[in-house]
This record gives sequence, C-alpha cells and structure tokens, in this order.
Amino acid sequence: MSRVDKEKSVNVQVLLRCRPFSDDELRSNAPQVVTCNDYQREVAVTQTIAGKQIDRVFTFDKVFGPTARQRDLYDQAIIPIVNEVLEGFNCTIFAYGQTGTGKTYTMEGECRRAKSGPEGQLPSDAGVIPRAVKQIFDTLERQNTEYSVKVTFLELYNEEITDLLAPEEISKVALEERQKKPLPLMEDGKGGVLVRGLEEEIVTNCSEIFSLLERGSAKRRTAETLLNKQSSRSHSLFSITIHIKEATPEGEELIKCGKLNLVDLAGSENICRSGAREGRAREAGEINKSLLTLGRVITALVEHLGHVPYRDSKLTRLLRDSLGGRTKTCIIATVSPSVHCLEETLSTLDYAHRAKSIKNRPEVNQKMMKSTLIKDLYGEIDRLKARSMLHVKRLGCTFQKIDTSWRRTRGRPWLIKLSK
Ligand SMILES: Nc1ncnc2c1ncn2[C@@H]1O[C@H](COP(=O)(O)OP(=O)(O)OP(=O)(O)O)[C@@H](O)[C@H]1O
Repeated sequence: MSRVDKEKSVNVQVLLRCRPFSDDELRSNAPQVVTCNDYQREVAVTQTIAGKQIDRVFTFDKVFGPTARQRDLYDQAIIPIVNEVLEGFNCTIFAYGQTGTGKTYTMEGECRRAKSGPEGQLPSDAGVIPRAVKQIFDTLERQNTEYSVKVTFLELYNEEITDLLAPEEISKVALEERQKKPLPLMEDGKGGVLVRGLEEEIVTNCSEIFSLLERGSAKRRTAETLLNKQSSRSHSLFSITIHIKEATPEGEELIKCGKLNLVDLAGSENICRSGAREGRAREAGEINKSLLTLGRVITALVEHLGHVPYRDSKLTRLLRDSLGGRTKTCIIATVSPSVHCLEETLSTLDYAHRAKSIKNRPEVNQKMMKSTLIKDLYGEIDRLKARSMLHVKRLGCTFQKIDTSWRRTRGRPWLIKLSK
C-alpha cells in the first residue's frame, strides 16, 4: 500500500469480544443470550419481547467469542496496528465494556507473570500490552538499527491524573505527596496536550517494561485500597513511544517516531446509567465525567455536529487525536454472554457500533533530522534539570549533587542499541 493510500481517512476499527461464562453465571444457570460467529463479523443477541425470542444482529470488524484465545485476538487484529506504529504512525487501542467483561484481561492478561517466563516466551493468557511490547522489541532487534523506547503510565480517576510511574527513590513522603497530587494537563503549543510532570521511562527490553507495568499496576491497586475506589471507575493509559534511526541514500540521519496508546477504560455501566437517562446522570455528578464526555464526543463525530466537546473532560483531551484526528484507532468492546448482563450488553454493542462510523485521517509522523531532535532533547533536559533543582531544593538536598549527575547524563547517547 502506498503512503498516499495510507493517509486517507479510515474508520475507527471496532472488535467485539465475548468472554466465557463466569463461575457465578454458571452457578446461577444463566441462559446465554450472545451468540458469536467466531472470527467473522457478526454477533447476535437474543431478546425476549412479549414472549417472543428476537435476535438482534450487530456487525463489527471482527468478533471473538468465548473460545477465542488471547493469541487469536492479537494475531488476527493487533499485529498490523503495532506494525503501523513501527512505520511511524500513532495508534490507540481502547478496551470498552461493562465491569467484569474482560477489559483488563484483554489489555493486560497475565503480563505480570510475563517477565518471569522463559526468555522470548509469553504466558498463553498474556494480553495485548505484553504481546505488543514483545512484537516491538522483536522487530527492532531484527532490524538491527538504533532506536529508543519510552513509556508512560497514568491513571485517570474523577478527572484527576495520577502518575503510576512516579519515581520511588525521591523519598517516601515526597512520593506519597506526589501520588496524591493530581498532575495538570496543558496545551503543548502544537495542537496537542501534555501532562506536566509525567514520568517518561526509557526502556531497553521487554522485562523492563513488564516491571514498570507491575510497578504501576501495584500503585493503582494500593490507591484503590486507600481511597476505596473501584477499578471500574478509573481509566488507565499506557503509552509507548518509539524513535528509530534511518539513513537517507545521501547519508543524512533521520528519526522516525511512532506512538502506541493502550487504554483500559472504566466500566461502561456508568455511562449507561447517566448517558441514557439524564436524571441519573445528574445524580452520578462528576463520578465519571470522562466516560460521559467520551460518549458525547462519539455522538458529535458520528452525527457531524459542529461542536465536538473534547475539552469537557481530561480523557477526551488526552485522546483527542484518536477520535476524529490523525491517530489510527481500534476499540475492543467486551461483553458477557449471560442474560443477567443483557441490558448493558445491548448498550455496549449500540455504543461500539456507533463508534465504527468515526473517521480518522492517520498520518505518518514527519521524520526529523537527528540533529534537530537532539537539540530538542537537550532543551527538554534543561527544562527537567530546572524542575529537578526546584524539587531538590524543596527536599533540602544540595545543588552540587544534581549538578554532578547532570554532567554524567549529558554525555550519554540518547539512542540505545541492543545487542543480542
Ligand atoms: N476472554 C476471557 N477468557 C477467560 N477469562 C476471562 C476473559 N475475559 C475476562 N475473563 C475473566 O473475567 C474476570 C473479569 O475480567 P476483568 O477484570 O478483565 O474485567 P474488567 O472489564 O476489566 O472489569 P473492571 O471494569 O471492573 O476493571 C477476570 O477473572 C478475568 O480473568
């Protein structure tokens, strides 16, 4: 496919995944109402209306039923997306669905165990994130070129952003202070947004990323216990940014950049409660403004309303480019097969089906000259240095200490080459 073809507008890709019955559902003998045509495009939901059974059929880009394995979903739908990231596109994968339908299972699965498996192997229930990480590093190593990989991991709860990778070495007190303090979202001056103070970790192999994921997820769980919040009410965003060096035939060094956003959204039952019935939305108040706004943004884009309310929530500000922008987007909608979840299942299917009509115009990121990028990075280091000095001052450390480490980092090459 030529570059021109790739830059045309494309619809958001929507996949449907129906999990197996849970133990509770099996114990209660719950009838099955969702029938999937595995790896095809159709899913049927059986409703009983006035004593008659009626099937409603929905069509998606691909449907994965209860027997579909993690590997099947990844191989059939996600590999091409990660390849595009490696070609220099920005891509986003969202998991959307009712609580307990498998969003975290699909996105993460057993990535915590992934790092302890034999070299080069993932556990069979590893989800999209560990598989994407492995695909990225395997490809980069095969290409035998210079590259760098950076990750960020944040949680969004009640319109507050928390850095799940905040460094632990500063001090326990400072960390707790920082974890409690929400990070501000700012315009980046280039039409996008940035989270001020969000930690960007440079990683050199899969196990480093898995450790970070484990560290971040543990913080998320701790926060849940302390604040008694439910996982289904918070969103997480794990981003991987890749820079790859290329040389032109004239010998000029260029840097190609691609970014993959992996989003585990809050349970969608919140949006049904509030989106479908306005009275209850007011009752829910600010509880999940981001999910509500996501729904409104989708409606505005699908119905071509003049105003798209991206600015009304942090989630839609962060992911603006993924909804009607230049990022390639895939939504994985998750449902339960049981009659007990019928109402939420229909709502998820309606919502996901509407999202299929959103059009994005994926564009390959402009390649930068290596010298320009290095200049930008030195600017960034200067800004970080100034910020660290302020921080160190607050903690009562000496400036001398920071200056020493600064000199040490200055001479370090920013690109990391991995040898097998
Ligand atoms: N496709 C699947 N195959 C096997 N087990 C699954 C599948 N999907 C989900 N499960 C299991 O169902 C349970 C709930 O899944 P999970 O925690 O991923 O749901 P969730 O949608 O992320 O929920 P929440 O919104 O509360 O975070 C877990 O025990 C998970 O292992």
